[in-house]
Amino acid sequence: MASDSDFHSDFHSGHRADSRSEFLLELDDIRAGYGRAALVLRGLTVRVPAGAIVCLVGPNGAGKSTVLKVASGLLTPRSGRILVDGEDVTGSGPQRMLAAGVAHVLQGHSVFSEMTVAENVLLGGYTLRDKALLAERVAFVRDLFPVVAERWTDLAGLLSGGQQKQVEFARSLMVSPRVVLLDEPSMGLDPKATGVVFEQIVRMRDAGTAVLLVEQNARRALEAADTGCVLDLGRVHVSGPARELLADPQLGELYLGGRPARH
Ligand SMILES: Nc1ncnc2c1ncn2[C@@H]1O[C@H](COP(=O)(O)OP(=O)(O)OP(=O)(O)O)[C@@H](O)[C@H]1O
Repeated sequence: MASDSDFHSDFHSGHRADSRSEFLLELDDIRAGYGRAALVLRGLTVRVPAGAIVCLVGPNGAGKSTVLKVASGLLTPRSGRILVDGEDVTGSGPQRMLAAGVAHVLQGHSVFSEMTVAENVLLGGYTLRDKALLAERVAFVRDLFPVVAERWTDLAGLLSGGQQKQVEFARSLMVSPRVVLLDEPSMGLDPKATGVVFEQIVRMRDAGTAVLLVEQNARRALEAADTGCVLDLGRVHVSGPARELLADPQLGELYLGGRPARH
């Protein structure tokens, strides 16, 4: 298992090539919390390279959703830095973070059930003034999420939970984000729908959008992820290639709900 510094230097050499910074999104030594309550994040560092799925796992209340709120500008950190493609954007609110390329798909379901799938998806692109670009984005998300194309004119409320989640993904991709933050995408879904949602997350990554993912369903999420970070007590306790975390028996017992599955 790599220590934090080993792991980060591995990624440094692997992703140096084609971006201004080797990381699309960096949360560096973040301390954050709510009001006067004790800090939730206490010196947390997470880095998302281009073209990667990074998954945060950890016990209930470890601060996983709080990490995403900090990353999307919903919660301003007390200290630490947030960088997008090497540029310091610390203190930016959600609108500026979205403009910088960071989109947040919140926990739970957020489709408007009385609107069609098309209307839901187009809401994600309402800031796009260029009609040709809008049409291009629509074509892109319809191609990436076949169920969105198939159910385009249906009311979104008629779709299953897993299909609605894909509508949310499609909506978030309309503004061509560099990185998408996904908070518990499998929440409330049965195993089959969870499988489809994770396949779609991999397709999003393969189509060029990096993903920072938070999941209760840690084992399933790490199977889809490139990199895993285990959060505990407001810091990254261990990080490394997701398959190494999955294979570690001690981590399995402590954080992943039992022993690794035998294949
Ligand atoms: N809006 C808020 N106001 C005050 N405290 C909050 C708020 N949101 C979360 N917290 C607290 O922050 C801590 C971390 O919560 P967070 O939701 O980030 O954890 P989590 O790891 O995502 O948990 P879970 O797996 O249960 O969703 C918890 O103690 C929670 O009670």
